[in-house]
Amino acid sequence: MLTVDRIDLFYGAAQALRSVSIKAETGRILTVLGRNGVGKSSLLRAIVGQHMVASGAIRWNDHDVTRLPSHLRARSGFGYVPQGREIFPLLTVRENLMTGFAALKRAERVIDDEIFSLFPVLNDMLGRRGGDLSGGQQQQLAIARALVTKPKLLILDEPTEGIQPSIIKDIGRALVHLRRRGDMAILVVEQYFEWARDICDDYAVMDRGAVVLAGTREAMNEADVRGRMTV
Ligand SMILES: Nc1ncnc2c1ncn2[C@@H]1O[C@H](COP(=O)(O)OP(=O)(O)OP(=O)(O)O)[C@@H](O)[C@H]1O
Repeated sequence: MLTVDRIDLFYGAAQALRSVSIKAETGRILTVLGRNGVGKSSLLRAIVGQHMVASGAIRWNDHDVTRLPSHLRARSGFGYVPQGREIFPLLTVRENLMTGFAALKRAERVIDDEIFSLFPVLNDMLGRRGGDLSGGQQQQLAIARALVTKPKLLILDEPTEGIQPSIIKDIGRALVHLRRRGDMAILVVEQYFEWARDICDDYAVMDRGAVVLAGTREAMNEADVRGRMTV
């Protein structure tokens, strides 16, 4: 389980996170919802170690990772799909996937067939350059690249942003499949409420750097959540 315990994060004098606490459990999907600029990406950057927190703690299965550099968090099982995908445009699809090998021991450096069964289009395009793929295909590649690292915690920043509906559905199906496997905690930041609601087990809503609502999907009051998400 990932436990984020009352973290504060600053950019210079500006405070982006205010005593934020969340928990992401193995075998469940947690979605973090909120408007633009409320701190969702900052929370993910704190979790993966791209920006150090000023106070509070981040724990993964009882190990304190608060001060661990990001490459060691990757090695301990954090897979991150950043906003904007950040795939390498001049590398082929296969080469993009192989960049995920860096966090793995030599014997583990294989691309599981499961990844291609989740995203068959990637198998058909292994020799194509990443930059030649559509936005939706690039998003699938970014998720697949994270899966190559065999993550125990999969973290996605707005995976539906700018993507066509059929691929949004495929991504949802893939996350639900991975949840069902039961060996991964999934944390997904979203602004697309209905999609996130349908796939999640737990949710948290952020506003102005703080978590303002949280709970299980069954106990969610949709009107309250929507009220926090409209401008
Ligand atoms: N590198 C940075 N330097 C200074 N301020 C930043 C930086 N990154 C984000 N911020 C500010 O921190 C606040 C939270 O931004 P963040 O990107 O975490 O929000 P968000 O909810 O993910 O929004 P979006 O959906 O637009 O990505 C915003 O006010 C933003 O302007």
